[in-house]
Amino acid sequence: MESVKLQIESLRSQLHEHNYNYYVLSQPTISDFEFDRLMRQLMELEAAYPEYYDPNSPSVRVGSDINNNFTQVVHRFPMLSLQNTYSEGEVTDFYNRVKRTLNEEFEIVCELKFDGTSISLVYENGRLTRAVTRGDGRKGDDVTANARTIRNIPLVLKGDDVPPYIEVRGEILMPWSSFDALNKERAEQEEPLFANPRNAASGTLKMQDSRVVASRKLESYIYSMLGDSLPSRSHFENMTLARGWGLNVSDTMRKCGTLEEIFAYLKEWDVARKTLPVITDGVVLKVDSLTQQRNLGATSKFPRWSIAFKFSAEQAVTRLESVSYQVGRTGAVTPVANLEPVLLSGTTVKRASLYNEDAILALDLHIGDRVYVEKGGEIIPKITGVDKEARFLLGDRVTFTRKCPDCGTPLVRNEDEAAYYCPNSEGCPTQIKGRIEHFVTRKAMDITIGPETINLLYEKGLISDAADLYRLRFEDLVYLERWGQTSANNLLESIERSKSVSYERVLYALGIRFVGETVARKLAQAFPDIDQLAQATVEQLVAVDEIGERIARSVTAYFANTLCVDFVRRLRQYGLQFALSQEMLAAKTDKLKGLSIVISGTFELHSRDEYKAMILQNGGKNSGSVSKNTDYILAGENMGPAKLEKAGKLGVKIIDEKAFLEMLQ
Ligand SMILES: NC(=O)c1ccc[n+]([C@@H]2O[C@H](COP(=O)([O-])OP(=O)(O)OC[C@H]3O[C@@H](n4cnc5c(N)ncnc54)[C@H](O)[C@@H]3O)[C@@H](O)[C@H]2O)c1
Ligand SMILES: [Zn+2]
Repeated sequence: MESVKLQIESLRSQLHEHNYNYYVLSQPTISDFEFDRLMRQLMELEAAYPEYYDPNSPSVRVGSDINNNFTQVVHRFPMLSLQNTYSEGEVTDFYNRVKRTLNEEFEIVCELKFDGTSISLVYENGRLTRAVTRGDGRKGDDVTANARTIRNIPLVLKGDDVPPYIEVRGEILMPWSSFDALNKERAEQEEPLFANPRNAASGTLKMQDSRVVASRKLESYIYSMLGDSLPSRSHFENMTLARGWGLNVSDTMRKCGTLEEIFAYLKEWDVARKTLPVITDGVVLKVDSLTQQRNLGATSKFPRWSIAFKFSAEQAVTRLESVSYQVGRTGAVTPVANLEPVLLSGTTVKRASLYNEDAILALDLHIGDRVYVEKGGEIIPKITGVDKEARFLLGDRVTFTRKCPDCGTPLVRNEDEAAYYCPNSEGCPTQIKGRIEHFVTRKAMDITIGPETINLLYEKGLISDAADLYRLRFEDLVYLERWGQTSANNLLESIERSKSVSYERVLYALGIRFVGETVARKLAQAFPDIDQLAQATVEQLVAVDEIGERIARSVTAYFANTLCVDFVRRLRQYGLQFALSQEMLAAKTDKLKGLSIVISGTFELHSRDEYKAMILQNGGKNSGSVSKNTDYILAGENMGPAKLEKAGKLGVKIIDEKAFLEMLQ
């Protein structure tokens, strides 16, 4: 008995942990299939041993995505999860249960299950007033500012039959095209990749800077409507109307009268979904009539009138031949599994990602093992398990390498990080060449030179870092094997042209860890020349929007390193841009110098983010809360009563949009 209790507790704590990784961090460490298997195990044990019931068990509660950087809002109608199954038999069971309970005619609507993160959108008098995440089902995070940036979420609904108050629910997704572009950029930055579009979408929706959210190109798919005076008692009808109001309702949904029709839908869409621009992971079945839905009711976690049939991820079994390691330009070492080639979702897979040491240990991998490979939402296939029964001869246990595969230096692991690094950044050839390759990319200095040429010039001793490119002479190049006058001139011209590349791109090209394109742009705006940036303290850096501790420390570490400082000095000598251009500078003033301004409420002329940017551009400071140091409150409509009261007490001046804009004249 005792051991059952322990088993239940262990499953609960594992599931809580996985929920946290998935919903809050957007970084799951196990596959959904594995998660669902653990959950099912727990539910079976709980059903057999009801004496261990716990209202906090992950089996009775919705996994929470709440993040304290946002304001929480209580849902008017709770946001539940869905009962999940991978089995067709359970779809039949569901259908029969509904039939028995209702004991009357009913219809089932089949819809695709979009795999993103759920959102609730409230429209009052046709205007979007609030967007909230599912949270713990009872209350969620207010992400209205971010949701407003999503292209197909209308701010105003069109049509004269829109009820005065409606709530629609849907899924926020990152289309494959945006996902691939984002991961490509992250790979260039050697930042951890998003495992799939779902994690990318949920991570993005919870960002603090709406401009970054806007740039990530999310999309919404609406699948339900709630409210006190809905236009119809049919879910399908309501969705059709919603589409007419401008909401993005997928036209893949279908009304089905029989089980045969339901199975035909499942069969059709298991294949057809692969051509959609967004990720789906199953089909959701819903009883169409809202009255019948109400009669069927809900548990604390799921409605009883709906079930989700999930498609299993495609899997293959193959043999692990070896594990190799790659070093990147930042020194991060990543393990790669080399597999006996196997066909998976139409492509031959030879390699799989192993992420890091913890992932390898969790799998308990041995060379020669038969392993399961999956290609779910991920671009790079991954190993999800080992067939331990098939181990006749146990090969060597896979342990993470302790030495750099390139230069042999012992690796180091930073606290709080799963990755290992080669610390020999100045002498490790792969890192050196990697940094030069990054320096010349299109988004950085845009010099037309490929990795082979970089390798050749490095081997010949002509360049030992990116600054040496600017020292290259015609005579150095023209005599190289297979080179001639044209190729030599082309390269020199391209190098020369790069001298006019703007400051923010030069900052990006330097390859400071964690300083990607967007961060470089923000840094350039906040510190208009390199001297100001080099002198900035961690405190000054984190005061800039979206710049966190991790980035700030990386920047200060860069400028504390004499080798880096010397590199910058040489580039400067060669004439690269290390200050914002005149036009960019002209937009900056110090009209608000020394003033601390709080923004509150909603505005008509510009968005909050635009006002925030204007304050910074003009030398002011934007702070989040009213204190005795606040000089002004820039107040729009619906300014919070708490702020108003505090401002009154402290005697802070309140100005409106027009007065603020006049200050900048
Ligand atoms: N890998 C992990 O560590 C981990 C951790 C936690 C959860 N998970 C996965 O998440 C699942 C649980 O997550 P969940 O509670 O969000 O459930 P879910 O994602 O399985 O299903 C419910 C959600 O489906 C969405 N949905 C998409 N299309 C829909 C449609 N047409 N109609 C209605 N809803 C639609 C809604 O947002 C709804 O909240 C688990 O089954 C598991 O697969 C994985
Ligand atoms: Zn090395």
